[in-house]
Amino acid sequence: MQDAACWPSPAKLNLFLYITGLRADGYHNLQTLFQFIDYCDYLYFKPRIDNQIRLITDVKDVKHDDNLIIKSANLLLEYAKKQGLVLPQIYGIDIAIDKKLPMGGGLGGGSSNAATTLVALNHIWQLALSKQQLMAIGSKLGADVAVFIFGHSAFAEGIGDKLQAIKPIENWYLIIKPDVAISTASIFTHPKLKRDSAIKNITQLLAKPFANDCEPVVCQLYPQIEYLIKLLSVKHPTRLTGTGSCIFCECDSKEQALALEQYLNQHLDASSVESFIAKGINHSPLSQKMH
Ligand SMILES: C[C@@](CO)(OP(=O)(O)O)[C@H](O)COP(=O)(O)OP(=O)(O)OC[C@H]1O[C@@H](n2ccc(N)nc2=O)[C@H](O)[C@@H]1O
Ligand SMILES: Nc1ncnc2c1ncn2[C@@H]1O[C@H](COP(=O)(O)OP(=O)(O)O)[C@@H](O)[C@H]1O
Repeated sequence: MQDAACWPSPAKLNLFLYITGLRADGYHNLQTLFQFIDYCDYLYFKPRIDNQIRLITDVKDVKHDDNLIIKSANLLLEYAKKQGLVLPQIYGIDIAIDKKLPMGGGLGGGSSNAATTLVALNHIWQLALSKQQLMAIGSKLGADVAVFIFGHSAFAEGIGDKLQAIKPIENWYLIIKPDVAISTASIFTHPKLKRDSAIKNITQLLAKPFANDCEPVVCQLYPQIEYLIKLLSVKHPTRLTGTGSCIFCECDSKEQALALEQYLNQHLDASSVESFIAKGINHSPLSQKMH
């Protein structure tokens, strides 16, 4: 899209994820460590004169009005109107997306797209809403939206929305996307999901090894993920991010990540599984654009 403003929409990893209980509203309390990676979707925004809000890129298997980009734009518009905020005369917008993040991969792509839309439109419409206000609006769209607006690696509690900035080592990661998309709700409603991890303080949690409580259920449901974790674990600790399907190896260097990727490709039909290498980043590229 020519002359359009470009905004990054990064992925996250859950470096650890523990489920500490089921809440009365059906959501789960978590203790998780979020880190961003330098692997992003890119969103493009261009004003249109008829004051419609349109996503002009097709996103596979997601209807226009169900897309979190459109939902978040409409929610922000509704909020601005309700609060009596002054909108520019031309507030219509065409949005395009260069989608790189695999969907249903536990990398938070949909939530990140929602967060980027809220932050970008707050800027374009000159609404001057604070980060906290945008996070509150974003939380209505999904538990993970808040951290992407927060914009810094974070230790999260509650449903993943009580955030404390933290600076984990900015490691390199080999990330593998098995050929399956996993719905978050399907894992959180599984009867065998471990929901009773002890609540720990952050010092205890940061003592390695890290783990993810969703992994046993995901491995039971998807043998190909269990196979990949076992295959890589021979060489290097390998874990699930979020509710999957992506798994990752935390590496000290890019070379180490490349060597693991080579090992993986030697043992697999390379076309059966996607992988990529990314660097951990504690300041999200979205927050860098906000300042
Ligand atoms: C598990 C995590 C970990 O970062 O990531 P993903 O694997 O989805 O990327 C997130 O908490 C996902 O956040 P998000 O994807 O925004 O979830 P939502 O749309 O709010 O919720 C989807 C469904 O997951 C369940 N859910 C979600 C979060 C939570 N703390 N407890 C839950 O029980 C609920 O059943 C809800 O209906
Ligand atoms: N802009 C979007 N990008 C990705 N997924 C979206 C988007 N809008 C809605 N969705 C829906 O959200 C689901 C979860 O996608 P995603 O956030 O990529 O995965 P995860 O929650 O595993 O990290 C998708 O399967 C899709 O139905």
